[in-house]
Amino acid sequence: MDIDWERLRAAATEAMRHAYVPYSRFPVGAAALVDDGRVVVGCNVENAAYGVVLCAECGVVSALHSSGGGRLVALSCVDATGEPLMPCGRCRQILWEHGGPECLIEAKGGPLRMAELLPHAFDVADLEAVVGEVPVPVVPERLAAWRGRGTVFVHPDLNAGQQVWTAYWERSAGDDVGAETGVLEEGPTWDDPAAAITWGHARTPRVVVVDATGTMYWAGEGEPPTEIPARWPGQQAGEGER
Ligand SMILES: O=c1ccn([C@H]2C[C@H](O)[C@@H](CO)O2)c(=O)[nH]1
Repeated sequence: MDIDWERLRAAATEAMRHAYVPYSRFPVGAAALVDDGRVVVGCNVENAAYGVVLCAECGVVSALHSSGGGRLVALSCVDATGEPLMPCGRCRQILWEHGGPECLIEAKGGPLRMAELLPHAFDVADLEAVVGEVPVPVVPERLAAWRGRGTVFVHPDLNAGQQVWTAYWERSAGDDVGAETGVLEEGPTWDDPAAAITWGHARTPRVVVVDATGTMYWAGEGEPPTEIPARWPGQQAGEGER
């Protein structure tokens, strides 16, 4: 993906002008390119309780998720002069989770990779190594471009004689005859179908539960589509909109 650093820096500079910094008088703005081409911005917001300051990069990550999610590809952070500012240590950790090692950060001598800014990073892989499964429904980086598309099917399964729930993420979205099909990702197993549905919502608004009899229920966002009129009973109307 082409990175227009001039445009990112201009967006960061514009955001910087909205910073709320009555205590430090040090406005910061940040702008990031998302893997779908969106640009999300943030500015620092301070507080009378000095220690609870929100850095500009925190605003970027909030904007990323509140505007549809995805992965950060490149970020420009600027100070009051419009010059590149290096993210603080806490922000490097936050950015790592949403951009990963290859996300580029503008620096005075040219862009640097997150892997250079935060070598030997702690992240979700360390949790997974001990807990055994990803504790939060994270979309793997290789599938980031599929977020918001396709369908997640949640269904019961048997694991050593025990009934469990599992899910898989499928390319097709029902309406697109002739479009790509095939499984993108197999989910782990859970005791509770609600956990499988949550895994689905992290991937796509189209989540369908297929029970042991093969009956399909809508567990996705919004109103059930005509082909799947029944809503999954474990889920109240509107609960999918998260
Ligand atoms: O990467 C950084 C570094 C600092 N600040 C803010 C926090 C505080 O409001 C001000 C001075 O530290 O700058 C950011 O927003 N991002």
